[in-house]
Amino acid sequence: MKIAVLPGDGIGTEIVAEAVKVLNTLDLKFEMETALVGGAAYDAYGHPLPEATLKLAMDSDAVLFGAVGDWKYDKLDRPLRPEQAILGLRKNMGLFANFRPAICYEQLVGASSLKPELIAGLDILIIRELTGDIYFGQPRGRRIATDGHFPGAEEAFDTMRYSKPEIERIAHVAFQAARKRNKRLTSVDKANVLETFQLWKDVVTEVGQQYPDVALDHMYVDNAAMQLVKEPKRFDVVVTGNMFGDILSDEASMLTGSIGMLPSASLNTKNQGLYEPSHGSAPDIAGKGIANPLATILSAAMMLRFSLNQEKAAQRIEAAVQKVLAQGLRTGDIYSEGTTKVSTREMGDAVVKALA
Ligand SMILES: NC(=O)c1ccc[n+]([C@@H]2O[C@H](COP(=O)([O-])OP(=O)(O)OC[C@H]3O[C@@H](n4cnc5c(N)ncnc54)[C@H](O)[C@@H]3O)[C@@H](O)[C@H]2O)c1
Ligand SMILES: CC(C)[C@H](C(=O)O)[C@@H](O)C(=O)O
Ligand SMILES: [Mg+2]
Repeated sequence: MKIAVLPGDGIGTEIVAEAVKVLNTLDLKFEMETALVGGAAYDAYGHPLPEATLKLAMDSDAVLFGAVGDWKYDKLDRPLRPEQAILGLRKNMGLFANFRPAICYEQLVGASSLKPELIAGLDILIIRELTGDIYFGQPRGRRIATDGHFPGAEEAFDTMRYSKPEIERIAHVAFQAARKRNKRLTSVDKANVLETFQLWKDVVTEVGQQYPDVALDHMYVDNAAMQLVKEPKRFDVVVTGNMFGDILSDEASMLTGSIGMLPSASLNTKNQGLYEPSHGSAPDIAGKGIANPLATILSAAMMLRFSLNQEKAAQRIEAAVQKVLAQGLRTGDIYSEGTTKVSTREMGDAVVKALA
């Protein structure tokens, strides 16, 4: 079992170190190889996704990824920005299916900004299409407008697009996931305005005919954003496009108490996967040793489950995370009165201890 370890930038290095520590505690044999990615790789090699890093990722069974990005790279040409590394990995590895489970652990009901009764017992799964949409559509760029409201002015443009097969394959993933859960699927779109999402809705509806046991409904993204905070437990599985999924999953993270709790798995058709927390490199807290490593540790559990066929080990890690939360240990982002504030490293150590 070969794992490529790509810590990246900012808190990425801090949180991945804790996940690696947890993996090394299991009685499993992994080959782990670490490489630079993002701003760190740009600083060392002049590119955020060097050939060697991409090759290592492609040749591994799974990738454990931290986060990339820092404000100091924001003025670089886009192809050299750290974020291009994660986009390049997703594209080159064909990681089209992104699972972002938002689970509110019993112990963290008080950590959310929402009322406890709204989120107690919450368990929803956001499935985000990850290699299409406005993120990858061409053409894109800047130019001088020849029409529109201000001809002659500088303008910028991107292309939102999805092909039918792209929608079909993510729809199948979502229906199959719903089948294993509570058999409810909400497809989130903007079909009332956008052609791309009318096709999305039509195709998801068509695919749904093959899954009569799954109750499908459709919701516009603006309403979905509202319903997620009004009545989050109405959702079971949510499937949506790349950009809406990015936004809704950050919103959903607060239902779990903190963005530091939301893991993710990005899979291709070969069950190869990239596992990363849903959050970013958090430059505002990087280097302080206070970041929450649990989203990354839970991502490592997803890696064991989805790519390495180690369900038992995945469950062990998840149980250990619940145990440390039950012990009252909290990083700053999930801290509340009466609990014990711990550092990134202390949280990792506690999970290791709980595995024993
Ligand atoms: N997949 C990725 O690598 C990824 C994902 C999102 C953002 N980014 C990049 O990260 C950089 C920062 O972006 P941002 O500030 O918009 O988003 P962010 O997710 O990095 O941070 C948002 C807020 O959440 C907090 N936060 C995030 N993770 C946390 C954790 N584990 N524990 C405690 N608090 C945590 C941060 O301190 C910050 O206040 C940007 O360069 C962005 O492009 C990368
Ligand atoms: C860093 C960025 C490219 C990325 C995205 O938009 O997909 C991030 O926000 C995420 O959610 O993984
Ligand atoms: Mg995001």
